[in-house]
Amino acid sequence: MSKKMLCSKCKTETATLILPRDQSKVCRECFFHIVEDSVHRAIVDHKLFTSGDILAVGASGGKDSTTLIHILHVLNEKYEYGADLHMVSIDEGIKGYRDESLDAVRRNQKKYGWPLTIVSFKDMFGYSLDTIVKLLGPKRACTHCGIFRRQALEVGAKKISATKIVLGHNANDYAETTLLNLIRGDLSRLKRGSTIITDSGYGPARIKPFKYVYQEEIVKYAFLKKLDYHSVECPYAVNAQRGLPRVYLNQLDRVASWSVLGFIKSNEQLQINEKKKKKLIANKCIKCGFLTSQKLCQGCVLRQKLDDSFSQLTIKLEEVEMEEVEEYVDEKEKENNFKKERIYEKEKVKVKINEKVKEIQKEKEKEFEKEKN
Ligand SMILES: Nc1ncnc2c1ncn2[C@@H]1O[C@H](COP(=O)(O)OP(=O)(O)OP(=O)(O)O)[C@@H](O)[C@H]1O
Repeated sequence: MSKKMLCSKCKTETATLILPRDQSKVCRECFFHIVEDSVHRAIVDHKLFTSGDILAVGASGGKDSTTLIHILHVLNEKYEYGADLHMVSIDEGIKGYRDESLDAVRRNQKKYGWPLTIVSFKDMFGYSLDTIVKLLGPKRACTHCGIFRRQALEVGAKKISATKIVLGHNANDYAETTLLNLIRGDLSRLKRGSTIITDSGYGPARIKPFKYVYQEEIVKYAFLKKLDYHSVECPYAVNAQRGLPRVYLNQLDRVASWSVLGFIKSNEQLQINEKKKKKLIANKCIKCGFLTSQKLCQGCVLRQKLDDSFSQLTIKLEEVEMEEVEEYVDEKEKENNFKKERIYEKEKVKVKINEKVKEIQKEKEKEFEKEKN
């Protein structure tokens, strides 16, 4: 902004920022107030939670959830909501990415003084996401991650008896989801994806107080408030299906900043023909008890497939340590300077793991013999 101009809200301070949602020119303090007020309005108008609610805020260490934690902290004191605030983090097991973002979560835990619970994929499902990618290739990373993370967050929330799970999905995420479901022609998901509260009736409801806050507003807010977050993209995100809608919305946003909210509002007013809606029957998974419309939940189906893939790759799995196999593959990857894609060629990995498994087995047998003697 080159010319000195007064803030369009308070009319007294100099405008230093452009508000992404309507391109109005505002001062710093008014900008903070507008963003915080959008969150407050969402909480109050949609009755997202009330005094005494135990909130499990999904803390990934990224900019959205870090900003959400900061704003909830500010608003809970300012408006005396009386909510009991906790952080729940999921460690998917992505080396060089999640471990670093969890460091940011721990620093924020100290700063805000909220209790932190961490649930890891490895502990809960037996596989880290890195291992899943090694077994199945990178294309299925996001599907597995999405389903497992959902269940892991629920388990984390149950551990602290949370009444609500709070997530940092913002207005751009909502608009992207709307567009994605329109492209797919998935009308049931289209409507379900537009709600600010998702409540299946089983387990804590999921609430999203950033529904009306633009991505760019969160980035500006976090930057100006000097919040401590991890800004690196997930290495597997390149495989996400949201790429196209995201690019399209970004382009649209440059010429029509209202389009993000436009998508959200349109979806909210949309009436889906009842006949087109898929009837979802709520069952409990026969294996783990999670909510599902089938006999087995999606998490258990994926887990079964992973177990099958893994048992195909190893001989007498129970006799070897999973970590030793993982370390071996990592070593080989570095040693031979394999390109990423090559390591996913299952057949080659299979042979190498089998060789290593045999080696480890022999070593174990020898150790066992020694111990006996
Ligand atoms: N590993 C995780 N642990 C806990 N919560 C998570 C985790 N990953 C995502 N979430 C929650 O889900 C929300 C949406 O996540 P998603 O990955 O779609 O978006 P994001 O833009 O990368 O979010 P963020 O900037 O907070 O990482 C996050 O804001 C957070 O509340």
